[in-house]
Amino acid sequence: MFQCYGPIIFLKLGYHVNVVATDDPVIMREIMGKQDDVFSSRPRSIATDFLCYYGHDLAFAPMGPHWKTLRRICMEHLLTSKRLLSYRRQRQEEVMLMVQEIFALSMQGKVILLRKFLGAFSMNCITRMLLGKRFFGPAQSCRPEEAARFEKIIHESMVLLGLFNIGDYLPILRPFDLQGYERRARKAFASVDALQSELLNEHKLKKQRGDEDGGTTNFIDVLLSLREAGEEKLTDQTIKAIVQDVIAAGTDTSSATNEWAMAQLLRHPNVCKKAQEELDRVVGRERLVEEEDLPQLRYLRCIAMETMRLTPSGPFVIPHYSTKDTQLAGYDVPKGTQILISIYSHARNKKVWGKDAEVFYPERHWTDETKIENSNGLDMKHVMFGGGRRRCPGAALGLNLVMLALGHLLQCFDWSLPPNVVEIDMSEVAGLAAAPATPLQAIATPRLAIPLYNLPNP
Ligand code: HEM
Repeated sequence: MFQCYGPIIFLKLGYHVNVVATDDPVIMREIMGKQDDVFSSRPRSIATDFLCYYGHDLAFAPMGPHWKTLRRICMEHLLTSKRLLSYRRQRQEEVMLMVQEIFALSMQGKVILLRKFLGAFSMNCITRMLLGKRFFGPAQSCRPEEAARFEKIIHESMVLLGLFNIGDYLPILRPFDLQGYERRARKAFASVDALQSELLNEHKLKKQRGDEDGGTTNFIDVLLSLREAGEEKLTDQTIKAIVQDVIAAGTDTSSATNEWAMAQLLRHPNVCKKAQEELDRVVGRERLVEEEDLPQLRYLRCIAMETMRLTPSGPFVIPHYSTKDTQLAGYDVPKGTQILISIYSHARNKKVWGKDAEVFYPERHWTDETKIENSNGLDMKHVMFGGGRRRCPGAALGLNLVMLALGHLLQCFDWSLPPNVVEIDMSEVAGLAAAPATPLQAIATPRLAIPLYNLPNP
């Protein structure tokens, strides 16, 4: 579309919604850099109203004091380097459990449904940080029905947040709910809220009883303590909204990225081989890769970056929204315009990435010194985490989860397609986090000495 109409497109959706879409780095820098104060709000929609506690969450809250408080709390109490480091052991346990399960299946000659394992890994890492609880795999802290319910609720809300609901653009049609999305959103919200209330109550009770949580404080307990000490004014609703947000924002994004990465590696065996050579060189074959090794695994990092560039876990940055009349690239942009930044088209923009923009080529990031997880995103070459003040606060953790899982999958196994799969389907499902439309299946062959797969958890 941008090739036909140019780098900035204005759309009028329905009779009242103005949308500006772009894939151009200069215009993006204007939106998320120079004019960040104008464009850092979020549009409301039927889905965000229902699923995000009417803007009481973090990701979809309009710009203002409420968003500022929640963002600060997340940055100061959940996503600091120190706090992330304190959960390192849990992540290592989770990745080891994933390896052990895949190993067991590979020894039985079974096909591996990667989504199941990558999804469980991301979800368990995030819920252990937030709730001190793992929902999936062996030794889960809940019943299988509870885990299935949890997964369904999170997944349904992510899908609904990414769908185009005609009632948002033609309010006259909203009462008819022609696509049935509003009914689905109401139902999903009832489930989300019931689940979040149960989780919160569990923690309130535990706190009253003075139960310890294995020495690592989880985020929901931190929020309750901040409230108790009078340091932060937090309602139950706000606590539930933040927890729901971080689960939704942190899990499907990183697991979809990993599934795309594995799809790309299966399509590009030479890239896979090069990554395994790097792992053998840096880590060796006598022990398993650890988080401390990740900064030395430069090629693995290039694979993660290239995957997020070409097959991002969402085609657009979460929409931004203008709060004043302004100008962009010489055009008038009225207050209340939705801004769509296309990660997908930006990756295919030959002015940014050269003639081979559409090719999966991790080496293009080799000389790239940008520490994407710490940058403000304003180089606008790397837009996978957005930019400006709404930039993803979980970028460092997200990249870490991706590299940790990929590092283990590649070090521990050789990968091939099942005999009945001729071509990998690279189309994606609709939703805020877009995983491959056909769940990726593969055959894993162990490549390390057997005792390494049976190590007790660290
Ligand atoms: C590979 C993994 C991830 C990707 C690709 C990703 C991508 C993004 C993108 C594109 C945005 C929108 C930025 C903008 O509007 O400019 C975002 C926002 C957000 N992300 Fe991430 N993310 C990932 C992992 C995480 C993790 C692990 C967490 C939390 C633990 C997280 C929490 C959030 C939150 C809370 C927001 C909303 C920020 C706000 O509106 O102020 N994300 N993410």
